[in-house]
Amino acid sequence: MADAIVARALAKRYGRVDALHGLTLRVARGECLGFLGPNGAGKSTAVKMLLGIVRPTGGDGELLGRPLGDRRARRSVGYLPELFRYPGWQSAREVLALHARLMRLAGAPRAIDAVLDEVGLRERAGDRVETFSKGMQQRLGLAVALLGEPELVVLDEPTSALDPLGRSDVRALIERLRARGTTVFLNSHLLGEVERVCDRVCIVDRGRVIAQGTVDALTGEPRGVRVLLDDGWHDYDVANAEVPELVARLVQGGARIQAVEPRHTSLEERFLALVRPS
Ligand SMILES: Nc1ncnc2c1ncn2[C@@H]1O[C@H](COP(=O)(O)OP(=O)(O)OP(=O)(O)O)[C@@H](O)[C@H]1O
Repeated sequence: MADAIVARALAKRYGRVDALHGLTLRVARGECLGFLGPNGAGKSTAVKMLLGIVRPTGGDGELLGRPLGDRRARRSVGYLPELFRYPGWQSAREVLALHARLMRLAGAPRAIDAVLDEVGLRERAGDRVETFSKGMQQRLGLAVALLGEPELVVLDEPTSALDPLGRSDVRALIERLRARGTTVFLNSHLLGEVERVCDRVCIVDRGRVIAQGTVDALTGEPRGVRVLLDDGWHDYDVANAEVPELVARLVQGGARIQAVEPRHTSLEERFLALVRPS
C-alpha cells in the first residue's frame, strides 16, 4: 500500500516570505508523526498544502497514494484545524450531522454516536455549542475529524484548550487510532505529549526541516544516571557498565541511595537546543 503522506521538496512562498522552503517527508500507514516547530515555522502552511487547501509554489507530493488536492484522497482524511468555530446555535449532534451530510456518510446516526463516545461528549450531544467550554469545543472538533473512520487523521494542536485530564483522554484516543491502523499527523507545541504518542518527529524552523527521525534517535541514548540521595537528585556522567561501582562507592561513602534512574534528554531539551539561536 502507498505511504499515507509523501512530500517532495514541498514549498510555499507568500510574496517575499518563504513560509515553507522545501519539505521532504514520508509518513507510512499506521504511523504517528509529530510535526513540530516554533510559531511561524511553516507547520500550518505545510498541513494546508498536504490537504490541498493551499497550492504549493514548489515541489509535489501524495496523500494516500493520490496527488495532493485529489478529492478522493481527501474523503479518507479527518482534519482538526488549529482555529475553528462552529455555529453557536447548533447542538453538537447537529454540527456532526451537517458534516456527515456534507461527506454523504452512510449510517450517519450510528457514526455520530460512535465519535461522540470517542471524545466523551455523548451526554452533551443535544446542547448548543455556545454553551460549551473551550475544551468541549475542541472535543467536538476532534469528533468531526474522526467522523467516518478516516484512514489519516491530521490534528493541528488538538489539546491546546484541554486540561490535563482532557490531554490524557486525547493520548488514549490517539493510541486507539493507532491500534486500528489509522495514520496520525500531529501538530503540537506540547512536546511531552508528542514524545509519549509519536513514533517519529519532524522539526521545522523558519520554513526549513531542521531534524527528522524517531523520538529515540532525536533524544539520543540515555547518558549517565540520576541518583536520589537524602538532599535531592544528583547527576553522574558514567557509562552503564560503571553504574554498579558508582553505587558501591556512594554507599561506602555513607550515602543513602533512594533511587537510581537513567538520564534522558527530553524532546523538549533537544527541541530548544535545535531552534534556539546560539
Ligand atoms: N496567507 C498568508 N499570507 C502571507 N504570509 C503567510 C500566510 N500564511 C502564513 N504566512 C507566513 O508564513 C510563515 C509560516 O506560517 P505558518 O502559519 O505556516 O506557521 P506555523 O508554524 O503554523 O505557526 P504557529 O505555530 O504560530 O501556528 C509565517 O511567516 C507567516 O506569517
